[in-house]
Order: sequence, then C-alpha cells, then structure tokens
Amino acid sequence: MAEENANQNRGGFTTREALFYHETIRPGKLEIVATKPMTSQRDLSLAYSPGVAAPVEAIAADASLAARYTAKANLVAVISNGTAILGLGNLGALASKPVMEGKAVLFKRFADVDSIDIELDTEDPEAFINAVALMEPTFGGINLEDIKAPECFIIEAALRERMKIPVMHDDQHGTAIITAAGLLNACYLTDRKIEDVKVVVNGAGAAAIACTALIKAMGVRHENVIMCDRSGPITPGRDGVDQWKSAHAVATDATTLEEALKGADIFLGLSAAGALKPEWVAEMADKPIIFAMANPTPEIMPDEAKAVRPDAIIATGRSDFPNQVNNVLGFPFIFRGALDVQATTINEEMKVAAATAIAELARERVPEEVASAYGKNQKFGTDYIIPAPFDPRLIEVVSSAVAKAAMDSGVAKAPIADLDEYRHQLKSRLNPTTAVLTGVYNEAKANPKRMVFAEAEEEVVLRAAIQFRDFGYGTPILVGRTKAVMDKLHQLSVSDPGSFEIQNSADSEYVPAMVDYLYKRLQRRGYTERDVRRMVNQERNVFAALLVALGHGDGLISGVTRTYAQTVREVNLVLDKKPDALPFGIHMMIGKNHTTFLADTTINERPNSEELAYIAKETAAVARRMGHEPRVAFLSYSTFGNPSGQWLSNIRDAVAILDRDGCDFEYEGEMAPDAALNPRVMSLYPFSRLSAPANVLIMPGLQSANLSAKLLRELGSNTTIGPMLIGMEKPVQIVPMTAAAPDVLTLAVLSSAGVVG
Ligand SMILES: NC(=O)C1=CN([C@@H]2O[C@H](COP(=O)(O)OP(=O)(O)OC[C@H]3O[C@@H](n4cnc5c(N)ncnc54)[C@H](OP(=O)(O)O)[C@@H]3O)[C@@H](O)[C@H]2O)C=CC1
Ligand SMILES: CC(=O)C(=O)O
Ligand SMILES: [Mg+2]
Repeated sequence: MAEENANQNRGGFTTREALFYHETIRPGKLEIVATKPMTSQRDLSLAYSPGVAAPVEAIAADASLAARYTAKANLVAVISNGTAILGLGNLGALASKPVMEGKAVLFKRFADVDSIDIELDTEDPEAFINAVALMEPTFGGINLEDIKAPECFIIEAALRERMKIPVMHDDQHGTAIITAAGLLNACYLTDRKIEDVKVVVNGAGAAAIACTALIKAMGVRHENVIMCDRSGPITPGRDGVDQWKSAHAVATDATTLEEALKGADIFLGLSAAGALKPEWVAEMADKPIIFAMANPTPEIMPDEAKAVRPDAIIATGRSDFPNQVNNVLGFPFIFRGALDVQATTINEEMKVAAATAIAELARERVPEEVASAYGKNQKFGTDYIIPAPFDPRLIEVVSSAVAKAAMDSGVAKAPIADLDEYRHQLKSRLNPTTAVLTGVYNEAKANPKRMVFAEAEEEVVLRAAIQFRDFGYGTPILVGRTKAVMDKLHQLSVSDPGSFEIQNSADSEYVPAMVDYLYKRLQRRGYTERDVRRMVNQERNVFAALLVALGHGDGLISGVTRTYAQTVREVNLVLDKKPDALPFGIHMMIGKNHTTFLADTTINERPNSEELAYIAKETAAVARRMGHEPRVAFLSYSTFGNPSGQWLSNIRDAVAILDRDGCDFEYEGEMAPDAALNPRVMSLYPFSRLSAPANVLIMPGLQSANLSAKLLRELGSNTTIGPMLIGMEKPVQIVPMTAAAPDVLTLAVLSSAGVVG
C-alpha cells in the first residue's frame, strides 16, 4: 500500500486505520458463539448424538417446531453477489464480504437478530434465485444486499414468490423507508406539502426506484418527479430505458440533471460520488432539501452544499455528518418485527408503518444515551431530521410498529396478543438493565419525590436531573450558582429553564435556618458558628444535605466533583445513619441472563461477623425489593474449610448469626466464587443450602469487594449499577466521579423509589 493511499482520509480516519480495524483481534467482524455449554460428555451427548435426534424427529413431524428447537426463527442471511457494492460499483462477490459482514453485525447490535453473510459468485439471476430459495430451511428471513438493478428486481420478485419467509432487498425497501421518513420531516420543517414538492432523483437503480415508488405512494405526485440516470432525465420513449425506469418517465424540457434541478425542492441522490455540483444546488428552490445518499462518498459533500445554500437541509448516508439517512435505521428493526410475528412477507403496510414510526420518533425529545453517544445535544430541526442509529428507542418503536402492521394486514403467523408487553420485551432485549429496573422506574413514577441534585452545574448531573423530571420520576432541585445552572439549561436547549427550582447558597432563604441547625449539631464537635456559615455557603454537599435535613427535599444525589470518601464525610456532617444501621455499599451487576449484588463494596474495611450478617440481610432485602429472590453466598478464598485459614471464623460466625436469626432467604458460606456461581462446582457440595447459583455475594472485606466490583466493571461484559449507599437516615446516593448521566439518573430513581437507602 503506497504511503499516500494508506494515509488517505476517509472521514475521520485513514485507510490504514480502516484496514487495521478489519484485520485486528481476528480477521473480519464476525464470529459464532454457542448458546449452550459444551464442556462435558453430557453436553456433547445432548447437543449432538444421541440427544440431537429428539429435535430432529420433532421437526420432521411438525415443521413449525424448528422455531422452538433451532436458531432459525431469529436468523437472517445477508446475501449479495457484489454487483453494486455501496456506490463503489460491481466489484464482485468476494469484495462485498466486508459490507455483508458489517450488515450482519448491525443486525445483532441494533436488534439482536442473528445474522450471517453469504456471498454468491454469480451474476445470473436464475442461479442466484435457485441458490437462495434452497436455503429456506436455514433462515427466518433473507436480506438481499448490493445487487444491481435491474437484476435485483427480478431476483427479489422471484424469491418473494417462492419463499414463505420475509425477503427484502434492503437497498430498495430499507432505503426507501428511511428516505421517506427523512423527507416527511424535512418537508415538515420547511413548511412543504408532500403533494406539492418537486423532486429530482439522481440514479435510477435499486435504491432510487424503490425510494421514488414509496414517496409517490405517500403522496408525492408522479408528474413532480424527474428521475435521472447517467444519460440524464428519463422521459417517455427515451432509448435504452428498461421497464423499471420507464415507470418513472415524465415529459420535461430538461435534458440534463442541471436543468432538471432549476427550482426543484428536493434532490434525492442514489447514484455516485460527486454527481451534484454546487452551482446546480444554487439554482434550487428556497430551503432546498438535499439527500446526497451515495456511499461512501456522497453526491455532494455537506460543506460544499452549505457554502452555496446555507438555507438547505442536507442529509447523507454517512455517520460523520448530521442527518444520516441510511438503511441501517431500518433493516434491523424491520426484520426484528417481522421475525417476532413470523411474518410470511414484508408488505407495503409494514414499510409505511416503519417510515411513519421513524419520522415521528425524530420529533420526540432525544434520550440521554443518544446525546452522550453523539457528544452534543440533538433536537428535532434541520440538523436532526431523523433519529441516530444508536437511539435505543428505535427497536421498541419501529419493530413494534412493523409487527403490528404485519398483524393488521394478515401476514403474521404468530400474532402478539399483548403489544405493550412486546414493546417492553423489545426494550429489554438489548439492555437487560431495562428489564431489571422497569419495576423500580414505575414505583418512582407512582410516588414522585423531590430529589436534590447537589452538583447541578455539572452537565452530566443536569442532564440526569432534566430526565428525572421529564420522565416523571419526580421533581429535581438543582443546587448551584443560579446563572451557571441557567446557562447550562439553555445550552442543553431546555425549553422551560425557568420552571426548575434552583437552590443557590448565595441567596437561598433557607440559609439562616440551615446555619442554625448545623451549628447546634456541630458546636460540640469543634466547629464555630463562623465555620458552619462558611460550610453552608461554600460546600455544596453540606448545603444540599441541609436541604434534605430541613425537609426541602426528600433525597440527595452527589459525587461527580469529589471523591467518594470526601463526599461521604461532607454529607455526614449534616445527616446521620439510620439508628442501629451500618452504612455500606452495594454494586449491582446486570448481565444478559442474571443480576448479581455485591456488598460491601465501599465503606467497611474489615467487617466483623455481626456486620457481615447485617450486610447480608440488608443486601438480600434490596435484591428482593428489586424483584430477585435472594440467594446469599458469603465469599472467601476457602470453600467449607478448604483450605483452612485464620480469616474464616468471621464468615462462619456470620452464617451462624443468620441461622440464629431465622432468615427467610437462602444463604451459605464460606465459599469460593466458583462454588457459589458455577453449577458444576456447586454439585460437588450436595449439602450446600443454595438451590441455584447465588445472586447476592457478601465479600469478606473492602479490599476484595471493591477490587471485584471495579474489575467486573472494567473486564466483565455486565452493566454495573452503583455503588448504592445503604443505611442513611435520609435517601442519599453518591455516584462515582466518572459517572455518566444515565448512572446519575439510575441512582436518583432507585433512591427516590425507596429501593435503596
Ligand atoms: N444511504 C443509503 O442508505 C443507501 C445508499 N445507497 C447508495 O445509492 C447508490 C446506488 O445504489 P444502488 O441503487 O444499490 O445501485 P444500482 O447499481 O442499482 O444503481 C445505480 C444507479 O446509479 C446511477 N448512476 C451512477 N452514476 C451516476 C451518475 N453520475 N449520475 C446519475 N446516475 C448515476 C446508475 O445509472 P445507470 O442506470 O445509467 O447505470 C444507476 O441507475 C450507491 O451509491 C449506494 O451507496 C444505496 C442504498 C442505501
Ligand atoms: C447503505 C447501503 O446499503 C448502501 O450504500 O448500499
Ligand atoms: Mg447496500
């Protein structure tokens, strides 16, 4: 690779970096992961011979059981012959593999659809059709990709006819759905009526023809669309025009793309890099809408278009510019919905439902995860006409709309009875935290509290506070300098900043009472009134805790500007622990199939047996409040005395205390983590009182607890929530200094729902 090629800028990275990405870790972007254990002779017998005969016979007797006993129902093939790889042209089946692997990964990442790429080395439609049709037993759906027109039309129509599973050529229909959604919103933003817009489509291939058909079905008038191919506008009777292009022929005086664009409202580019010149854009109507969707290089770069038409709305197919109009927003979610109802096809109703759902979603407030991922505030407008691919709402909203449309139009073999429950499952599918925390969120909403956000000048905290209010969890009280907080609220495009309660120690009416209260509390602990006044005025944790102590707020959240220990110290100046309580910390680890609670991860360095027993009981209670039947393991390096050691008696005594107290949950110890968590190791100890792997792990000391929590956060694949502080007289939560807004929000909600505290 010549050095200048290696360093070619490809939009924020070089050719070398893109190649390294594909080469490193292991070549390519995909691997297959088994869903069942395969570690013992028994596993082998079950998975393969003789066990596998059971599902074989069942499926032979009833084909529908393939959905139950195999991966078929959630498996989609991404199939290409490489004749139209993005906008790079016909580079052959093998060269298309990186794109197809990529699409397979996107299926998994965005919609938990298992997917595999298949590249077929043929340009003969008949051979292609036969090869794909024969694969019907393997897959739940077929996503055709990057097959050029007009062969793609013949191939897709034949396969839809022959196969009883959904077949969709993504470059046609996936693209059309997203384009329609984007155009609806762009027209809305520029006050255009869909039936009046004048559109020039550049390109007359797979994507262009399908997009044009769909926007016409949604109201754009046939005579208002001029479609151009490499030879210019397609007019009735023009030579060399096939049946698919001629369906969009219109009479026009324009003989070139340039002429066609004069006065046009919309340019829809599904052609090739650089096909649109800035000087032609200059001739378009006011507030022109420019969708330059060729990949990887658009028909015109956004800055070139903006330079001549600052009033334009511009979209491309790329992730590195605003308004990514790309079928990645569609195909994962469309297939998710289709698979979930076992749709026999993807019909027009399902496509229109998807387009409408995506368009409507863009008009709603953008969630924090998206704002964090994109590093800026996104709000419906000319630079945000369509949701971003990382928007976690897409799966819920688009897939459920598609599933419903499939049911309503009679193509669902397995209709869903409870669509609300289905939406909930969709949400949880990618984010197990959602499933675990939904009950807590609902509890918070049912009984909204006033939560003091002690560090409201910090953006992560402010974002969390805004969501706390907007999602109806309660009322945030923002502690900070009034102007600094107001400026940040404006920067975050909050429409009603004046409606937030801001508490500023410089002018709060509560200060005299606070000083009075705190002085009484601290005067015999070495503090003068002047010390106290200074702390109230200058220490935001002290001021915030006083708001709670004096009843102006129900709970407190802090931690991003001070270390954990310092924040605890400042809060303790004002608030006590609960009588007879031992404050401690819990980390919650949420994995795909299990949730585990770890304690004490923050406060007590060497808990004695009474303290360990207390921590176990309280952590079990938190687990239960969060809907998990607790199974407590007291962890150690030793399992039931082996190896022996001098640190074990504490743990044994803690178990004896639970025996004495007659607890209503399972507990056991001392045990090493494998004896607590791994069923095979557990089976070596048939006398153990744990009926299943433990989900509450009581650690022997702060060192091991804190290290484990942090190691799991850094090295494990689980989502970590916490530390959650237990045992304070008022709900107080202290987040890590590295917390992002969703972490702050989660702890605020857990606290306000009374689940922890
Ligand atoms: N953003 C997105 O989500 C998507 C973008 N695309 C992009 O759309 C483009 C076309 O893809 P696809 O439809 O699958 O490919 P096809 O091969 O089916 O179609 C290509 C079309 O583009 C036309 N074309 C090529 N160069 C020019 C040019 N300079 N001026 C006018 N027309 C031109 C061809 O004209 P002719 O018929 O005369 O050969 C043909 O009609 C690609 O760049 C692709 O990356 C596609 C799908 C999704
Ligand atoms: C995005 C896509 O599918 C394409 O450019 O072909
Ligand atoms: Mg494509």
